[in-house]
Amino acid sequence: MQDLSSLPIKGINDPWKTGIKNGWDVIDGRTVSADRTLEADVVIIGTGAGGGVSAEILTQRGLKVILIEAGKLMSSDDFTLNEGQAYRDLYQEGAMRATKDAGITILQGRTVGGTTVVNWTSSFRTPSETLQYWQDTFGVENLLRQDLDPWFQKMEERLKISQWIMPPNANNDVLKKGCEALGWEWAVIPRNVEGCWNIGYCGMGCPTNAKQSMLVTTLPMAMNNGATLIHSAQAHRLLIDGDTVTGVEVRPLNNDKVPTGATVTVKAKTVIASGGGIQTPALLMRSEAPDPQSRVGKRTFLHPTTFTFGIYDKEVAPYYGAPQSLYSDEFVFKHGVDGPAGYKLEMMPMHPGLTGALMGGYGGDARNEIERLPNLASSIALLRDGFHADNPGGSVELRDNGEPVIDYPVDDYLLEGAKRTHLTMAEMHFAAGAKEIRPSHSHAGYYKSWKAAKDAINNFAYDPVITGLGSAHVMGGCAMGQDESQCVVNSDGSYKYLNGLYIIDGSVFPTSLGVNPQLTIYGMSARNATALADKLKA
Ligand SMILES: Cc1cc2nc3c(=O)[nH]c(=O)nc-3n(C[C@H](O)[C@H](O)[C@H](O)COP(=O)(O)OP(=O)(O)OC[C@H]3O[C@@H](n4cnc5c(N)ncnc54)[C@H](O)[C@@H]3O)c2cc1C
Repeated sequence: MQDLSSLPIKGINDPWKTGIKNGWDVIDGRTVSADRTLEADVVIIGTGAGGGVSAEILTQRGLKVILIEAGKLMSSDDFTLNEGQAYRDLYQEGAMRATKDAGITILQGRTVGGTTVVNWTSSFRTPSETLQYWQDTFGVENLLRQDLDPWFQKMEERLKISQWIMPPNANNDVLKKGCEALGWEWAVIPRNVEGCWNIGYCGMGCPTNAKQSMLVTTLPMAMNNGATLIHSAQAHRLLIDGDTVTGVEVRPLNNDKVPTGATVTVKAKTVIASGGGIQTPALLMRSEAPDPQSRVGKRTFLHPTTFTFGIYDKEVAPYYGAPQSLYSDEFVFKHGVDGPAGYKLEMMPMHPGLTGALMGGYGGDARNEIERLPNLASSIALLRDGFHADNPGGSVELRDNGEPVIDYPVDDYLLEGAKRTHLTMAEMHFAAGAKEIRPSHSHAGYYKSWKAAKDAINNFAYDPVITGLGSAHVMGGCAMGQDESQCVVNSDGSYKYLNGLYIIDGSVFPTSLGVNPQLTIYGMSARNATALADKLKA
């Protein structure tokens, strides 16, 4: 592997260093040791996709916004492309988050800019089938594709989203070769980048500021417009007076993510929860927010994702180049919207740490696996969860210390889908010229032909935990819709049972999407934050 520290990355303008020098109001929670009280028109909890978009729109309208972020402020000068450092500093639970029974590992961001700082830049509009299902099943209002398309267009322009014009890296080329050989559809992924260096380390924070994450787009604009950011500070609970929210109690955190002991009280008539799936429901639960049907935290979805590794004669170098540039929707809605589980096919970048974790093995075996990394291609299949009565998703619970954990039973519906994904991906790798493949199943070895792989997959027991599943897409937990037996948020983002509380992030989805979530969150957040600004300015 090339020594990336030799790349001339230094010397790029770090917008946060410049902004702070020019007077941006940034409070580092690690330095807060005495109680204090602040006031704003709107307080936004979380600075990811939903929080960033909302902050820009509300400050553009002259509203005073305070942003609260549990993670640290890290920016381009801090992004060293070092996996260990990135997982520790930029991810929830140091990238060790998993469901309660450890059946699904979960990658999710925790830093200023949220998960948009570490994501892989794939940007898709929500499928119309999904939005129609939300309207028909949950009573979501005015959110069909014709309603959202103008908002998608606005955010595509804002975040420089366009189809990736560089040739795919060898990892993504496998998808193209396999799909073409088998007659399956494939297409180029639109990405939110400007002047991308094609380095391939998006998951560790973009050192060149090419990725148009919230860190370099909406948040700097909000700061220029007079927002205050308190980072390294967790919103512990909402302040509630009767049926109205009045602010937030915030706990500054030290470098070890432990409360410093001080309390920051932020008073505001409007509170936006943008902590993302798992965290936003947890905040509501810690706050004992009214929830008459006990629906907060329920219907949390993950796009449970299977992997299949292929070994190729030629070097693949799955750690270099745009992580995801091609996809196939051949199987997403093949059996209808609410039939057997559909899945989107993509490739995933593989760096040594992640590879070690996913490949497993001990001693010499682990070493042999990692030595083959340069020749490895890794396909993934994202299962659409939440579209069938047998697949209600997971529930967020609070641990004794108030931190969340998600109980997500891997049910038979998903396991049946997982088996089909392994068959599909094994066939695709061999059609692309793989010499051996290995599916993400504890009982799997390497198979040297499509027939051997098919026989093995057809004979595995598909059970939880031994079926290897991961997720980088946490959605739901505060479902949106008119159906009060399932949903707690109205289609404009307002919480049904508290005045002044809005939920603007991926937690409002009543199912998963069938596409990577960021553009759906950007578009819906822009729509709902604009309507909220209109209301507050009226
Ligand atoms: C490795 C990886 C790759 C991905 N790649 C893609 C991709 O290519 N395309 C795509 O569409 N999606 C991708 N995603 C997912 C996408 O980035 C997320 O779905 C999206 O950012 C979620 O937005 P959000 O607003 O719901 O929350 P987030 O962006 O997760 O932001 C929530 C923020 O709120 C903070 N927070 C939470 N609770 C509190 C609290 N109580 N107090 C203070 N702060 C709090 C968190 O620390 C976090 O920073 C990827 C995700 C990962 C992990």
